[in-house]
This record gives sequence, structure tokens and C-alpha cells, in this order.
Amino acid sequence: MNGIVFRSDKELDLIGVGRLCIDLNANEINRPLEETQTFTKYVGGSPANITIAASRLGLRAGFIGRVADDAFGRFIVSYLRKEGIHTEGVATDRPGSVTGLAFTEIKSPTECSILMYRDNAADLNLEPGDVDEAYVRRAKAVMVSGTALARSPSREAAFRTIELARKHGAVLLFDIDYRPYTWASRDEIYAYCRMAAAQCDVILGGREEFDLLEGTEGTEDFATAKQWFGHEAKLVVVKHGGDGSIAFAKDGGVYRAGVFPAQVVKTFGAGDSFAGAFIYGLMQGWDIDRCLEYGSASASIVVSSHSCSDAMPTNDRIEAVIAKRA
Ligand SMILES: Nc1ncnc2c1ncn2[C@@H]1O[C@H](COP(=O)(O)OP(=O)(O)O)[C@@H](O)[C@H]1O
Ligand SMILES: O=C(O)C[C@@H](O)[C@H](O)C(=O)COP(=O)(O)O
Repeated sequence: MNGIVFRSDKELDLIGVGRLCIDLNANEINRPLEETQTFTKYVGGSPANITIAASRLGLRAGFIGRVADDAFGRFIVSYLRKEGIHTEGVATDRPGSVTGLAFTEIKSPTECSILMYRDNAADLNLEPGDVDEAYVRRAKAVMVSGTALARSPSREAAFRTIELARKHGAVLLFDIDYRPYTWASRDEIYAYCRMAAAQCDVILGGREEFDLLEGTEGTEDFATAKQWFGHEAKLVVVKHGGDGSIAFAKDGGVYRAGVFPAQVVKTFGAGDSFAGAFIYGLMQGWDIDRCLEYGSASASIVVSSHSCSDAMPTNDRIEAVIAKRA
């Protein structure tokens, strides 16, 4: 229908590619980070969160990434395994690098920020040699995070994964996932993210993220979609925070979704939960309206929770939210 075909001869549904990190979320909410005393540790990193979200909904998922050779790295791998996510594509970095940390500040439901510690982060040491062709060949879909393109050798590894995914007929999903502290310059974002996005079937991002990719400001969503339809994209999804989301299909379909009411604790995690549930819906063959609805309902649950990864909902919870609104 929308030109996206998931091959039924593959046993893995989704492989996530990129950052495996730690979120340290402030326990004392509604106060600045300067006054925060304690934090709770969760697995984090946007592509990790999306893969966890999709796996919890029932997708058979795997991951390609690198973790540090430390307790945090071991925690991440064991968490993924506990979630049923295949970890044979997760390498352990040589000693010396560290796990990326994200300290979150929850000042108010609308004022949230993240303080990242990413110097010498193991995830960006992912190498092309870590990407096993036989593993990529097993996947129906591969989801690449834009942040994996920020530095070498992770950049080359991400491009190698894209090349292999295309070779073996996996649907390629690109989450722009712009994190300013990881990139050297806007020119690099423009060059490398564009190159990756141009090869992907589905592109997801916020309005500002698409602006970065296009080197413009204030482009209309429709013009954005049209531009990417000139490459490989068949579906472009623009997220607009509390104003909902809009998806454009290459066959001309335009789909809009609002948000589900939420008792917002913090806003981060919205995009990851949305993406995980949206991808799940797409892989069930649902129409785009239903995928957006599922993604939005999932996001409303996660913004009402303290964590991102741990709070990714099950199908029952998402369906209950949808039924309540209906
Ligand atoms: N305050 C909110 N209440 C309910 N749903 C929200 C809220 N903020 C975002 N969402 C949902 O999450 C989706 C993604 O949010 P957005 O903030 O655009 O992504 P990101 O976290 O990647 O910046 C939105 O399209 C919407 O469905
Ligand atoms: O991506 C990271 O490194 C941090 C995430 O784990 C974090 O919780 C977050 O920012 C979630 O991102 P979002 O869903 O795009 O808001």
C-alpha cells in the first residue's frame, strides 16, 4: 500500500543501530539539576529506547552497537537480554572508553533538559568490522540513529550497515536523533545525515531536525517530504511535540495525529516511545493513521512516567489508552 514491504522470509523483525547508554533521571522532580541530589539509573540512548519499545510490543529485535568494558556496559547488555533483544551484534569496546551518560533535569513538565557526558563514549567506537553481514541479512528492518554518524569509526559502521541492509532487502528506517553535543559542526550533520537519509525508506524526525538535514529553516512539512521522496523515502514522519505528528506517504497519503492527554512528568522519551510503537504498527501492516495513533498513545504513557526505557508500554497498556479516548 505505502510501498514498504517487510520480507517474510527473515526471522528477525528489527535491528537497532547506534547508541547504548545510561540515563540518570533526577528523582527530585520539579527542581533544577543544581539542586538534584539523587538519580535513578536506566538503560538509555535513543536507538536503544526505540528497540526496547518495539521489542516490548512483540517485535523480535536485535541491536548493533558497542558498549564500554565496564559495569554500565554489562548492565546494558544484561538489560537487553532480559528484554529478549538479541545481543550478538553488541561488541564490548577495548578498555579505556566509557559509557555515555545522560543526566536529566526535570524542572517542570515543560522544562526538561539533558546534560550529556559523552567524551570518549564507547558507542562511537563501533567499527565497520562489528557489522556482521549474516546478522543484517536476518532482519526485516534496520533502524539507524543519526547520532551514530557523528564520528568515525561509528559513522563508517553505520554506513556499512545501511549498505548491507539495502543489499539484503531490509526496510531502512532513519531516526534523525539530533544531539548537538556529539557533532563537530552543522556542516557535518548536513553532509552525513543527508547521505544516510537519502538511502532510507522511512525518515522520522522533529521539524528542527529536518531543517538541519535540509540546511534550511521553516520549510513546510509537505515540502520536506517531497524532497525526500526524490530519494528512497516512501514515508516521512514529522513529529511536533505536544502538537502531534504528521506522516506523508510517497503515494500521496497525508496523515495527521494529535496527542493523547497525559499527566506529563517529563517530555523526553516521547519521540522514542512514539517511534517504537509506530514501527511496530508499520510491521503489522496497519494503515498509517493507526500507526500514528499507536505511537502517540505510547508517547503519552512514557511522558507520564519517570523513565524512558523502563516505561515503554505493552500492547495492553497502549490499547487501554486508546480505548479510554474512544
Ligand atoms: N506533552 C505531550 N503529551 C502527550 N503526547 C506527547 C507530548 N509531547 C509529545 N507527545 C507525543 O510524542 C510524539 C513525539 O514527541 P516529540 O517531542 O516531537 O519527539 P522528540 O522527543 O523526539 O523530540 C508527539 O508527536 C506526540 O504524539
Ligand atoms: O538518547 C539519549 O542518549 C538519551 C535518551 O535515553 C533520553 O532519555 C532521551 O533524550 C529520549 O529522547 P527522545 O525520545 O527523543 O525525547
